[in-house]
Amino acid sequence: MARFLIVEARFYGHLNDMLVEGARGALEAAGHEAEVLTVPGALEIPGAIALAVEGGGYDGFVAIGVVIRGETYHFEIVAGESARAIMALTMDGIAIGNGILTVENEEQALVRADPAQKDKGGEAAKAALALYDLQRKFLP
Ligand SMILES: Nc1c(NC[C@H](O)[C@H](O)[C@H](O)CO)[nH]c(=O)[nH]c1=O
Ligand SMILES: CC(=O)[C@@H](O)COP(=O)(O)O
Repeated sequence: MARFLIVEARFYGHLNDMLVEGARGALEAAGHEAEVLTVPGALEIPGAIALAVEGGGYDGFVAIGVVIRGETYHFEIVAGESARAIMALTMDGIAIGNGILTVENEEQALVRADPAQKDKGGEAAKAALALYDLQRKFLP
């Protein structure tokens, strides 16, 4: 059994609850342990994961958040920089699934967060599991 950390940005709580439910469900269905750590927004997720890696004790991570376009360029910063930093951690060999939704409106987010519909939280957890399996294959 492996130990995964779900790092969720609590910016849109009700949407995150669904994403976390999907992620936790996928990890537990695969026989693994899931813990949840909360940060304020998507921009804090990569830093939190980097700190948790430094601290040790986790085999993989699932980034959970929702970024909804507003009126300004802030959307591009939050969506782009969080994805870029998560990808940088992935390229360092850390098993991370990116479940940060980047959407135009809440309606799009709901369909994607709902475990009974697009289940993007579960999908991100499965991506983390796939990378964890690859770590064990190539770095036994
Ligand atoms: N607008 C959204 C944010 N913005 C907040 C940033 O992520 C960050 O917490 C702040 O800039 C302080 O560093 N975060 C989201 O998760 N979703 C958004 O739509
Ligand atoms: C991430 C966003 O775009 C949003 O929360 C910020 O909204 P605004 O651009 O209207 O300040």
